[in-house]
Amino acid sequence: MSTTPVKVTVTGAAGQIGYALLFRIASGALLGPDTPVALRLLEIPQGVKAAEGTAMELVDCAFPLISSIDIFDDPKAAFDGANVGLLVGARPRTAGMERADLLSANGGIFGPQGAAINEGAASDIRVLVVGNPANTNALIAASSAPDVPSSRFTAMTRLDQNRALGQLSQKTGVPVSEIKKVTIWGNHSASQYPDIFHAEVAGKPAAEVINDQAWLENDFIPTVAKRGAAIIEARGASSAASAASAAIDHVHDWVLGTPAGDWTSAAIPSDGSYGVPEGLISSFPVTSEGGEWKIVQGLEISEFSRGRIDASVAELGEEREAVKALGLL
Ligand SMILES: NC(=O)C1=CN([C@@H]2O[C@H](COP(=O)(O)OP(=O)(O)OC[C@H]3O[C@@H](n4cnc5c(N)ncnc54)[C@H](O)[C@@H]3O)[C@@H](O)[C@H]2O)C=CC1
Ligand SMILES: O=C([O-])CC(=O)C(=O)O
Repeated sequence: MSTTPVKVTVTGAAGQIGYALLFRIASGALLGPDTPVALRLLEIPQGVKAAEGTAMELVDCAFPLISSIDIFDDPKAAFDGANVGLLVGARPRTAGMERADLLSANGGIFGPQGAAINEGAASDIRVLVVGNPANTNALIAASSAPDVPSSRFTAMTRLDQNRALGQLSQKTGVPVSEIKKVTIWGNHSASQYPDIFHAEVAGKPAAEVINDQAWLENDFIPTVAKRGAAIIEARGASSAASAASAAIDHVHDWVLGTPAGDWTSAAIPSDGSYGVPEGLISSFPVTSEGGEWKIVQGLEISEFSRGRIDASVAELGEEREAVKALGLL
């Protein structure tokens, strides 16, 4: 076992995703069974007491990998020396709130957190933004951290990826372990494009195995893209354990690498690949090696896919313009 603990800062630690996430991190699922973790929980002052309760339960689990648990209500203190930042806490949309209000409220959270990361995080800091609107919140955080490479700021579309795998497995009867190269393009929103045209199901092209364009267009794509709303409708609360699980998958694969012969999806700053304007934090097919995401290149994009990708990327462009107009970039 290595001896230096990795400092993992989790914001929104007392929330429902935080409650599902912290115990998985502590069990070794995030960074592997040999890496000790120093947990740093960030909450707003009103959330600190509940975070203390969660910390008590973490102590009560006697996880061998946990070297310390500290709780903060100040982002500068919480991100001091952090190696991994899981930015979960966000301002949810409430009744009557316009998109500009939501972007502005979240700018007030992700701007200062980005600045705190810039000021005090470790030089290898890797950030995953989960809190919605995740892609644009990640953009705000990155732009508030000019000394940190922008490639260290990512947003989560792994839940969408996992949802797509789950749907494909249910449709084909093939286990998830035999479904590869699914892609989520664009924004973590209903405009996202879950793409199976390069995917493989039990070694065969997924589109051939399914051979049902109507199912793809009218069932699969909307089911994946609107799954968040369907969970809220069914559970009376938004996805929590599945979101936490996807966050674990994202950081695990980023740090430890993606398996050979497959890829995953993550929202990362665009380098202009596939016509996505440079700098937008958009979801791509990616692999990770040596702790760096790389966009899978050279995929053929059909006209159908092009239209879907462009629509979601256009939404990201509008969000970027909206936060620029609010002075947040
Ligand atoms: N990207 C994705 O795939 C998904 C994103 N989400 C998003 O994740 C976010 C969190 O979801 P839940 O845990 O269910 O929400 P929640 O409301 O249960 O918890 C959020 C927590 O964040 C805290 N918080 C708010 N502002 C903060 C700040 N400035 N610093 C630190 N903590 C702060 C709150 O006190 C609360 O404890 C939401 O924005 C939700 O929409 C949820 C599911 C999937
Ligand atoms: O839809 C929501 O509010 C939560 C979310 O992002 C998801 O479940 O994908």
